[in-house]
Amino acid sequence: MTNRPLLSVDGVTVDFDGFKALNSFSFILNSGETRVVIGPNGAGKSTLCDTIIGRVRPAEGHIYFEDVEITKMAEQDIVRQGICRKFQAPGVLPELTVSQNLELAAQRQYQWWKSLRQGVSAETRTIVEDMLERIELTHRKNEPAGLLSHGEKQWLEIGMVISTGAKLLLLDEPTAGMGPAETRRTAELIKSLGDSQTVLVIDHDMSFVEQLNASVTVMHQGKFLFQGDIEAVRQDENVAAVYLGKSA
Ligand SMILES: Nc1ncnc2c1ncn2[C@@H]1O[C@H](COP(=O)(O)OP(=O)(O)OP(=O)(O)O)[C@@H](O)[C@H]1O
Repeated sequence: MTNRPLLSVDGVTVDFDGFKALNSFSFILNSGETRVVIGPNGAGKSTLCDTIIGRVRPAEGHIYFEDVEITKMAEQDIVRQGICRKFQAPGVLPELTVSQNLELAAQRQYQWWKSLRQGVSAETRTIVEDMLERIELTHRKNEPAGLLSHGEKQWLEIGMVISTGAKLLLLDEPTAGMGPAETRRTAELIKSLGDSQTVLVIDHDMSFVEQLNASVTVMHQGKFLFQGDIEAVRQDENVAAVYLGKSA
């Protein structure tokens, strides 16, 4: 981790007809860091992601990515800056093979028919082979992605997002619908990225958050509540009051 801010969210307020889903929310994400954002239902986690990627516009505040203000940038321009969000449902192309899905991502070529016609460069092939190993799908690389299990599709899509060269990866509940073994494997995969990749994860599953062993930001009612490691989060009385349903 470089301790250089990659993403700065500065006093952001999102107003839905008078309801503040984000209320002067600020936080900084350093380059190479993995951060988990937790908070009770309605805390504003998804709104935070939507605002970072330009889907929701803040009424107040500023968002900077590598010192460039992205607050009012169009969604596709924010993607071009290097922010990529992976949604809960896997977004792989089921008819194409696992390798072909990764090739498309690595070539940033979403008109897949063009990509298949033009062939794949040696450089792309290397990126794809490396990624197949990382996501442990080398043995299934020639199978249609539609035949993968739910967990394998999620790992493939995480691999695809990384292969696009995204500098910031936003993962919205990546373990939704997974059993304990797949959840563990997902945590291992994210941890294996180390400080080569900056990752922002939103998740409810505390055992997954624990396995990630990352810094945690707690939100409540659209506001920043607490930040620290999982042990500090567990011991904070304000967090216990709002998140774990205990009184402070
Ligand atoms: N488009 C919208 N219009 C009006 N209110 C909205 C809209 N989107 C979200 N909200 C409200 O904003 C609040 C924050 O929602 P958000 O989905 O960001 O919370 P969350 O922390 O992601 O919750 P969950 O864990 O349940 O997904 C909620 O009260 C929600 O009902």
